[in-house]
Amino acid sequence: MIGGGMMGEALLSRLVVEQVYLPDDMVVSEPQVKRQEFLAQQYGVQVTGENRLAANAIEVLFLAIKPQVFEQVAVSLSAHDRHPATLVISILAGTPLKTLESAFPGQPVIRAMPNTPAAVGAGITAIAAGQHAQAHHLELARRILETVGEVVEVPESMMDAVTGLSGSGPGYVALMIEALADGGVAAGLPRAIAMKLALQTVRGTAQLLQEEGIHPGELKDRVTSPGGTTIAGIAALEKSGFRSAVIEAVRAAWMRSKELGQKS
Ligand SMILES: NC(=O)C1=CN([C@@H]2O[C@H](COP(=O)(O)OP(=O)(O)OC[C@H]3O[C@@H](n4cnc5c(N)ncnc54)[C@H](OP(=O)(O)O)[C@@H]3O)[C@@H](O)[C@H]2O)C=CC1
Ligand SMILES: O=C(O)[C@@H]1CCC=N1
Repeated sequence: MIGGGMMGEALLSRLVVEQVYLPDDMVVSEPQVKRQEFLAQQYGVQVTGENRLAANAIEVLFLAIKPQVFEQVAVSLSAHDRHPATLVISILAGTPLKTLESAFPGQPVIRAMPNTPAAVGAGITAIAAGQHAQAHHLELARRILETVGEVVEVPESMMDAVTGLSGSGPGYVALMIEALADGGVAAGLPRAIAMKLALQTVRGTAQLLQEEGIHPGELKDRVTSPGGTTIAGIAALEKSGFRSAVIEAVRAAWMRSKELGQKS
C-alpha cells in the first residue's frame, strides 16, 4: 500500500480483521516516521518510507495517496520495481484509468472509489476495470474491497459521478447530522441528547428505506400528518432550497473530480 493515511488505514484495519491478508504480508509506504510507527504498532504490518520497497514482487499494489502526488509517486517506482502480474488498485479521486495505465504499462489496473464508512465496514465502493484486468483481478479487488463494505461495478465514465455522490457523500450527511443536532439545541435540547437523536434518525431512516425498499417520497408521505409538524418542517426546507442544495453539492463534487482528472 502506498499512502497510509485515513483511507489507507481504514482498509488495512479491515483486511487485518477479516484476515484477507496476514499483517506480515502487508507493507505500507508512508513518509511520516510517526505514522509508520503507529501503523506498525496498531496493525502489525510492515512499514517503509521507500515506495519502491513496498512495490517489489507483490500481488496487489494499492494506491491510497492524494491525486496531487500521483505523478511523483509513479516516478518513484522505477520500471524494474513493477511486476507485470501485480494488480494495481487505485482509490485516487478523479485519476482516470488511462493515467494509471500509462504509469503502469501492461499491468492490470482497477480504479475504485470507496467512502469513509469503510472504516467501520459500512462503506460502498464502486470499481471500474482497466483494459488488462481480467475476471480473476476483479474477483481479487472485490475480495479486498468487500472487507470495507459493499462493492458495485460501474463503467469508468461513471466514476466521477460516483465520487460526487457516495465518495464525498459522507461529508454532506455529516453536515446534515450536525445541523439536525444544532436545530435540536436551538429548540432547547441538551447537545448530547440532540446528537443521539440526530444520529439515530439518519441511521434508522436509511435502514427503513433499504429494508422495505420503498421510495423516499413514500416515507416522507408516511411521516407527514395532515396539518402536522413534519409538513411545516418540510415547507421550511423547500423554501431554503434544500433539495437543490444537495443536488448542487453532488454536481460540484462531480465537476471537481472531472477537473482533477484533466490535470493528471
Ligand atoms: N477521504 C475520503 O473520504 C476518500 C478518499 N479517497 C481517496 O483516497 C486517497 C487518500 O485520501 P485520504 O486517505 O483521505 O488522504 P490522507 O492524506 O489521509 O492519506 C494520504 C497518505 O499518503 C501519504 N503520502 C503523501 N505523499 C506520499 C508519497 N510520496 N508516498 C507515499 N505516501 C505518501 C500522506 O502522508 P503525509 O500526510 O505525510 O503527506 C498520507 O498519509 C485520495 O486519493 C482520495 O482521493 C477516496 C475515497 C474517499
Ligand atoms: O474529497 C476528496 O477529494 C476525497 C474523494 C472522495 C472523498 N474524499
